[in-house]
Amino acid sequence: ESKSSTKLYGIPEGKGPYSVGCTDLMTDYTIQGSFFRLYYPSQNGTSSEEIKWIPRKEYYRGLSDFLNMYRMLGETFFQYYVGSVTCPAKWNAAFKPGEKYPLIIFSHGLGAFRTIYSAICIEMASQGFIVAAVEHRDKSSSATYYHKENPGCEAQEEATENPNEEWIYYRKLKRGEQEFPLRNQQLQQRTEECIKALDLILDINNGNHVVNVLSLNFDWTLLKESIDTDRIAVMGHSFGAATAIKTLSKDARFKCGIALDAWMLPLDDEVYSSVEQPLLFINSEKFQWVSNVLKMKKLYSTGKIRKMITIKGSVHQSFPDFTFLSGNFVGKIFKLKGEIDPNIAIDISNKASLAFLQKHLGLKKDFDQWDALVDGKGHNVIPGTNIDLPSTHRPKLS
Ligand SMILES: CCN(CC)CCN(C[C@]12C[C@](c3ccc(C(F)(F)F)cc3)(C1)C2)C(=O)Cn1c(SCc2ccc(F)cc2)nc(=O)c2c1C=CC2
Repeated sequence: ESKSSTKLYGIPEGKGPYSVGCTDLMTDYTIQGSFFRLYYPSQNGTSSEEIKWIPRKEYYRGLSDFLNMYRMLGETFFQYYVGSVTCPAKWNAAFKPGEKYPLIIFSHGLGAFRTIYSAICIEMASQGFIVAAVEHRDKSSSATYYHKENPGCEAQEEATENPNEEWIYYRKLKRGEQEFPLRNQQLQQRTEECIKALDLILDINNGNHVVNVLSLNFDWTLLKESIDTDRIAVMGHSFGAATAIKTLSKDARFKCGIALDAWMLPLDDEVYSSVEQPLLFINSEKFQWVSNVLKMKKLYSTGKIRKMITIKGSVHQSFPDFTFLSGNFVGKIFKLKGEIDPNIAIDISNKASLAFLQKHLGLKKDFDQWDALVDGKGHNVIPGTNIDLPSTHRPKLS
């Protein structure tokens, strides 16, 4: 039969035994509150509505600004191009209680936001993880928002449909502005937001009541005593991978980390000697460069567990969901797709991640079947990096 267009271009569903639900949590009426999308093992059969992959039109505006498109053109482009894409998880489906799940905190990249790494987050949840994809409010995301207290009685200047919402858009680097100070300051905030998200989830795990500023009918009390508090990991893409590395150095409750195509620029020198936990680098073939890989190498030292693999034929955009949403032609033009099929690339990344997490969180699953991938053995994968390091620096990177 003919493949329906959505199937051909859809975001892949989870391959694991659990069906996956997702919901949003925003706390406090201030910018200091937590905001994340939770992907979790859900009870079978609970019917639920499908939700849009990109939930609000303000994200289209943020994306077109981030991508330096004309705003009108960009918003129409995204409306047309991804307006009908749905998230392949069951919105507000009942959480599946009865066992303790390991937890992953996920940090998005520059210009991204909490919903666009759903292929990775849904796969992990289908394999029995709870995943909190944080939305950062450091102005590194294309757009994000928070709710203010109900506005006072003063008349609203313009009748905006959601007067209590305060939207925050991507902050471009100013002409002549140095990149490191801005990115390092954003890195600090991102790290705090990951740690705050963990604190909130552990609070919920203790049965404390949580106030969700977003009025959603999701029963958070079902998560009481369902987090395996000794099995917590942090993961991220690009700027989010640097955030994961910094978060490991700041909080020992995170037992290991996974850095997807890490962008190392925002990291300050103190981090290189203070990441004790095991760390896996999963690199694309096309994004990396010598100085960036040398910074990864600086994290290698005796007694610390470091693994690195490179997925052949992959690009930086092989990790976010856009890679599944374009035809081959457009995809190659915008560098949203590499030579490798996007589903195969994300499969390698997810399986290597699962094997690494089993080993370093001490899981009792069958993810060790993919251990060879973590050693860079298998189709479309190599150990270490494809970047030729200067001979003085040619370390054992695998
Ligand atoms: C011109 C803007 N200029 C800003 C510095 C560079 C823009 N850029 C390259 C891009 C993102 C690209 C992209 C996306 C999405 C479509 C779409 F059409 F499919 F939507 C097209 C084209 C344009 C590939 C990157 O920033 C790469 N990158 C990313 S991309 C994360 C992301 C953001 C938005 C998304 F929708 C999907 C993924 N995350 C990072 O943490 C870092 C970097 C670089 C260093 C650190």
